Amino acid sequence: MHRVKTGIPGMDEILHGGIPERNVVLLSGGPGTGKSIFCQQFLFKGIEEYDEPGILIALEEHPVQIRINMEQFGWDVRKHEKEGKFAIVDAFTSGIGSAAKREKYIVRDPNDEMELIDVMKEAIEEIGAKRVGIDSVTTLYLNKPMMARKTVFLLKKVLAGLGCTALFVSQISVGERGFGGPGVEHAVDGIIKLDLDEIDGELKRSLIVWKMRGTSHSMRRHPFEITNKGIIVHSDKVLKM
Ligand SMILES: Nc1ncnc2c1ncn2[C@@H]1O[C@H](COP(=O)(O)OP(=O)(O)OP(=O)(O)O)[C@@H](O)[C@H]1O
Repeated sequence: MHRVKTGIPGMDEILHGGIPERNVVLLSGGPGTGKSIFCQQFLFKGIEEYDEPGILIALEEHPVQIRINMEQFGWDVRKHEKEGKFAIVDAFTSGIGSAAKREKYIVRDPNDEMELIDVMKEAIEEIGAKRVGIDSVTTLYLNKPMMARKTVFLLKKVLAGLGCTALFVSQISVGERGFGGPGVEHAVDGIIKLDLDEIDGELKRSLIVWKMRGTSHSMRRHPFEITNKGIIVHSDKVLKM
C-alpha cells in the first residue's frame, strides 16, 4: 500500500510511515491548535519534498492572507502557483473585492455543494493534485448540521475517485469531546486531534492519532511545537495529561 508522507517532522513516524493513499483524514481541534498550519505544511511539503501537487480549499480565510501566513514559515506558495503545482480554491470571498478578482478558482456560493465540487474538480485536474486540504469542512455545514455526513461522504467519494489524499479541518470548541460530530467522525478514514492545554500555567501543544484506516499508528499523545519553520512533532516523547 502506498503511503502519503506528511512531510511534517515526527508525524510520519507516528503514522508508521504516512497516511494511506486516498484516505480522508479529519484534522480536528479547538481554536489556535495549529490545524491550518498543519494542513498548509502537508500541502507545501508534498510539493517540495515529494513532487506531489496540491490544492487548498479556503473557506475561512482570504487567499491573500493564506499566502502571507504561509510565507511566514518560508513556504513560497506563489512560486508553486505559477508553476501550476499548487492552487488555492477561493470559497471565502465569493469573488467580492479587487484582490478576489485575481483568483483563478472561485466558488461564488460555498453553500452550493455542486458548485464547490465542480470548481474543486477543475482545480485538481488542472494541477494534477494528489493532496487536498479543506479549511474548514465545518464551514460547509455549520448552519445545517444534519447535512454534515452527506457532505463529507460526497466530498470523500469525489476525492477518492480522483486519487487524492485529503485533510479536512474540523473546528471544535475548547474542551469539547469528540472531533466534529458522529456523522463526520465515522465517515472519515482517519482522525488526528490537535490539542492546546493549560498545564502549570503554560499552554502545551499535543496531538493524538485517534483512528487511521489501513495502518497501525502510535496510540500515544505526542507533544508538538510550532516554530518559524512550521510544525515539529516529538514522536519520541509522550504528553501525560
Ligand atoms: N511563526 C509562528 N511561530 C510559532 N507559533 C506560531 C507562529 N505563527 C502562528 N503560531 C501559532 O499558531 C496559532 C495559529 O495556528 P492555526 O492558524 O493553524 O490555528 P487553527 O487551529 O487553524 O485555529 P482556528 O481554528 O482558530 O483558525 C497561533 O495562535 C500561534 O499560537
